[in-house]
Amino acid sequence: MTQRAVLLANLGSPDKPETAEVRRYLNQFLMDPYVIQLPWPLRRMIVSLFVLPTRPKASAEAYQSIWWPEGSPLVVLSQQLRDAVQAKTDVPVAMAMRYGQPSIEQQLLKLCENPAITEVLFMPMYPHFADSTVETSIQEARRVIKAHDLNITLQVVQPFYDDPDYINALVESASPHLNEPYDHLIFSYHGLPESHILKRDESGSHCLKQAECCATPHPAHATCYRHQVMRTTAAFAAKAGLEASRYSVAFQSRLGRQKWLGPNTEDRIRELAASGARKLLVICPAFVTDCLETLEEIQIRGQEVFEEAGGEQLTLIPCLNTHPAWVDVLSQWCASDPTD
Ligand SMILES: C=CC1=C(C)c2cc3[nH]c(cc4nc(cc5[nH]c(cc1n2)c(C)c5CCC(=O)O)C(CCC(=O)O)=C4C)c(C)c3C=C
Ligand SMILES: [Fe+2]
Ligand SMILES: [Fe+2]
Repeated sequence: MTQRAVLLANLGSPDKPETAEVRRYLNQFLMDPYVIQLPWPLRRMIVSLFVLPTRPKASAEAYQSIWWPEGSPLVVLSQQLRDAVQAKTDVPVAMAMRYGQPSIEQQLLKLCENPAITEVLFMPMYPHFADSTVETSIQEARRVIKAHDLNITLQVVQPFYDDPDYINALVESASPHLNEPYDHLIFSYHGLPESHILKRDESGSHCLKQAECCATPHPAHATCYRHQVMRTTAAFAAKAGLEASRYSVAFQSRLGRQKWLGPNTEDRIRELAASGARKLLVICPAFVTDCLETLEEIQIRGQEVFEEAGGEQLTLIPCLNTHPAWVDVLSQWCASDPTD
């Protein structure tokens, strides 16, 4: 008989908010060929010459501004989520990070110490597909299974960007903020270089090549991050009854000189302030757990940008984190067949 364990996988943080630890983390993260999609010599050169000399110090300062006594918010909240899901299911639940600790390798090996475990249900904690998040995590899990000759099958939960249970939980968790007065709601998704989307479109003629590509049905949407975030937005708006004029989509966290998805969140915040918005809401559905990109980039820097441009109050809607509706959804998925 199959005995299942569940592994929740998120991105990861440095061990400490200090320059040396952040440098080690950024090196591991950005040298991943799924993240900077260039041949190794070019990737090595860009990371060594343009990122590692300056970014670790600046990022360490950003991390210091959001760090908790218990550690990185992303890691602490992910651990709390694991504990909450574990309390609602009989199958063993573990939590791992793609970069840093606790690693996918360490957690898979720990789960497999129980010889009864024959199947691991792997849950990448990202609603939308991207090579730099979902694919790299799955490949790392497969690498570990092969390298250690683990006698388990890996089942993978697919991107859940329009899953009704996920959308319901997201709307429920956001509703206290939506019920307060506000001028505009930004759906701010983590950005992605356009090349990552183009590379995944096997037809070579759909994604980002046609007007309204994301609204036109196409097989490439199985891996199109832009299509999937548009679907999340539309499903959320329909469920929450949002008027089209009161919300918009933007993309944050750009890095480097490539062309990234737009519009840029910071530009959108300025535009909205200039057009008279005083109370702004921002929701970040690409993240299920609050992290540097929500707590520092949006809540702290976003507020500064909004105020400088004449706005008054920017409110970050917290991620799903350990919201009971989200914990219920995940604990139901623990017992589900991901191929259904
Ligand atoms: C080429 C660079 C990057 C791509 C592509 C990218 C995609 C991507 N990232 C997330 C989620 C997170 N990213 C986080 C931090 C972060 N991201 C990048 C770069 C790329 N991300 C960097 C360099 C960093 C580190 C911080 C910094 O120096 O700016 C985090 C937060 C981690 C934390 O510790 O809190 C998350 C989460 C997604 C969902 C995504 C593609 C869709
Ligand atoms: Fe990122
Ligand atoms: Fe598209």
